[in-house]
Amino acid sequence: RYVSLLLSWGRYISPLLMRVPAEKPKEDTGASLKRLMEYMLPYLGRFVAVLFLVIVSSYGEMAIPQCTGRVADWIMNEEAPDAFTEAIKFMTLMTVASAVLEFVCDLMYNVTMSRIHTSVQGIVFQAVLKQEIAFFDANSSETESCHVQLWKMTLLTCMGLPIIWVMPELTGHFHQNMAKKVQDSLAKANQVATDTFSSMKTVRSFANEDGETERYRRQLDDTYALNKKEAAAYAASTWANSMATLALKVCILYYGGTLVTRGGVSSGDLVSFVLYELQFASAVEAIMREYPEVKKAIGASEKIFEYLDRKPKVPPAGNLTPRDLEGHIEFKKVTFSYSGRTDEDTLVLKDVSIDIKPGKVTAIVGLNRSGKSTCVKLLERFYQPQAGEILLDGKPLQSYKDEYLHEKIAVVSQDCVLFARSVRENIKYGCEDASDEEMYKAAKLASAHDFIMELSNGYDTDAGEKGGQVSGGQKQRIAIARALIRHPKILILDNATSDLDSENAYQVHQALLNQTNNCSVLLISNNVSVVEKANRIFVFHEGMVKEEGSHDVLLEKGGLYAELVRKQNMGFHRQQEEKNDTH
Ligand SMILES: Nc1ncnc2c1ncn2[C@@H]1O[C@H](COP(=O)(O)OP(=O)(O)OP(=O)(O)O)[C@@H](O)[C@H]1O
Repeated sequence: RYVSLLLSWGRYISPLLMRVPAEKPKEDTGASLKRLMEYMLPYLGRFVAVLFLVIVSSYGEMAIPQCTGRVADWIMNEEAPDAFTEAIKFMTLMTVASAVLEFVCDLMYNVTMSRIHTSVQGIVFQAVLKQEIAFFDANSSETESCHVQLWKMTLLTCMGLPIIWVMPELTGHFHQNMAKKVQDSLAKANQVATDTFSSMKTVRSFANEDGETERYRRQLDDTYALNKKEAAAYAASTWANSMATLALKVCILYYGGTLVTRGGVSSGDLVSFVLYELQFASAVEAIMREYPEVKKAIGASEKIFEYLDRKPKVPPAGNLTPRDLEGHIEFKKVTFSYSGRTDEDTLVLKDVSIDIKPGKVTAIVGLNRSGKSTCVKLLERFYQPQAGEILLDGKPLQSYKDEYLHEKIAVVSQDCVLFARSVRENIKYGCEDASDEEMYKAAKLASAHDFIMELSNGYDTDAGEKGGQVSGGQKQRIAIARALIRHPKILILDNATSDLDSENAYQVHQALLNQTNNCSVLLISNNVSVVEKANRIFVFHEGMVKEEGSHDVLLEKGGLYAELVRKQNMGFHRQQEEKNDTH
């Protein structure tokens, strides 16, 4: 009974482990068990009650072979007629009583377990969300192991039956390894499918459906080959187990039969004993079957505790939440690499010093990979610079409260995501209390109001999954409105108008330049025409600030910026000429 209850533990814990890498089980199972116990401690009273009920109901079940034995004796002797009815009555009573207790016990156990599960799941989720962005960068590739299955009978290990240690080690080791390989292979196949579905547009536009199908089929072939081996290993291990059980039964029957013939025990006792033995054997068989999973589950639970214990590598945010923020940002000799190393070739930003003045439009321009977006990520505190400091209104960025910072700094990036909800809900996202007037104002500033009004249901039109119902340019304008409705003090547009035609991009920029709430705007682009209106332009090259000044000053200087302008103008003229030729 207790074994079967413990088996149901997996039902509660498995969803937790769906994304936990299927690591090799760690050896320190004791520590894991100790931690598990800590989570169960508040429910100790309930577990004691469950244990008590299990013992009492098992006692009821155990009376049944005993009664069957008495009935068998009666059949052999037919001497005491009352013995039969008494045994039957007792048997019925015990069966009903143990069934009722079993029900209460199952209910209590399941309710307790689901409570523990819900609370652990919440804690793990919270712990993972608290980690720094670099943690997610590193762990997003670990999906191959998202198929750790059930965490069955974790507590069972405590029972310490030598047999559950020794037998599965001997018979199930090979099967266990194979099962893990099958799981990994299945997870890889799932990954192929997930990749394909999430990039369906790309697959379709390259007409590579057959290629993807082939890739999936090849992966499934691998899984099938492993599955066959696993099936053989499973059959062999089950066969070894059942042969052992069978041998045990034969020995008992032979020995018992001899005892009965010699008159040492009654035939009823033999029947009772065989029934007990069968119960015991099926319990041990269940233990042996599930034991490999237990070991694996304990290994995986280590990972959960690792997440729970992990301290984010970004230093904790401070408490500053000043009522008036000017929005003055300074980068002072900031050096940064994503790997955390400081050797020259890994550095993405080298001694970068920039000054974003309050209420002004500042721009960063530079070729691809020159480190422009990295500055934004640092401003959002996703990463921590290795050297130098970033100041907001003269105070270190990390001294501000995280929520406050994200409320004051709004970022719209090129690959902005809309949710599969109405345009209204998308614009008011995270700012649900905003009035419709505020929403219209933000949408007008973002040059989005007119086209939204022309949509079939206006602001109530569904933006579609990932914003698929609206064009790229419309999506960007909705995202800009979503940023503006929060009245940020610092607005960062990271290539946010790349999908707009020049007329719309001009309108958006013009509106931002004339906006009234005096917010600092940071424009990031590799397109000179986007940045030329900015009050101050920083020119990035290979992670360094090479030039700074206004458009006119930089043009006059004749350096990198002037070169960029010349090249882009040349490209523009070439396009114009090609257009004219085709006309
Ligand atoms: N999460 C990341 N992990 C590791 N390296 C990264 C990461 N993000 C960016 N990089 C690298 O940092 C360098 C600078 O990237 P960044 O996105 O800042 O450039 P950018 O100037 O904004 O480029 P673009 O104009 O193409 O957007 C690139 O070499 C890029 O490969």
